[in-house]
Amino acid sequence: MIEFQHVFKSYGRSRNILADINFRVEPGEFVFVSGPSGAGKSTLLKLIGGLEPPSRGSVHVNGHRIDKMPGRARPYLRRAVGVILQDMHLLYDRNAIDNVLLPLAVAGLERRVAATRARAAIEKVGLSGKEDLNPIEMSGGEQQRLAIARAIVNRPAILIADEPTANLDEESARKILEVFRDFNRVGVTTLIASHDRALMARYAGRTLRIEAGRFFDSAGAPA
Ligand SMILES: Nc1ncnc2c1ncn2[C@@H]1O[C@H](COP(=O)(O)OP(=O)(O)OP(=O)(O)O)[C@@H](O)[C@H]1O
Repeated sequence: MIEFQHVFKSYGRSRNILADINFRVEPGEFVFVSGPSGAGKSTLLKLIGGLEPPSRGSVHVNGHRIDKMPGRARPYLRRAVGVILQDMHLLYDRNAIDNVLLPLAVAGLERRVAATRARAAIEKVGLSGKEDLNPIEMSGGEQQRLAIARAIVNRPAILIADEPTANLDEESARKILEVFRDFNRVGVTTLIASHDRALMARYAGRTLRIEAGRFFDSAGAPA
């Protein structure tokens, strides 16, 4: 569950990027976050992942009020929310499987168990056989899938992705969306920021739209 109550966000002394945002996403939902460039889509996702604090208001994730979370509780969020940011942050000094192993090492998992899990994650995103490649040797779509494998390897309840189909051709974009749908089908709450209207229309579902400081929820007003 994700719940925003009267959330405002500005950076420093700038204008509000988000103003009085209220919505609730139930477990297992598949939601697009849409709006023009600079509208605040990334900012909204960062608030859910605890990567930015709101300026005002409350953000709840799985029953935890995360805007008030002390630093030591952050590892909770790291497990609960898988994050795929726009520039993927893959490491190019190691191969694909080591990129996926990284969050498991941080979580302190034993190496053999971690290796099994990392291989399973790589298989789920359709990259079996590419474990030993350096990400630099992979196509844009494959790198995006690798970033998804790394985000889901800790089995998060929530997956957030910022423009995961940007710079991809239509066919690769469709495949990436299918990967997200597969995780959503097994219960992972999924939020995807996009400004690709055609793509969103094809996967018609709930959309949270931010435009010129205004917020529209296709599911209607919050409860
Ligand atoms: N760390 C930051 N410090 C200052 N301003 C920021 C910061 N991050 C974002 N902004 C500003 O906040 C506004 C919203 O940015 P955000 O990245 O959330 O938009 P977006 O809808 O995701 O855009 P895009 O589609 O281009 O990625 C922009 O004006 C941006 O310049």
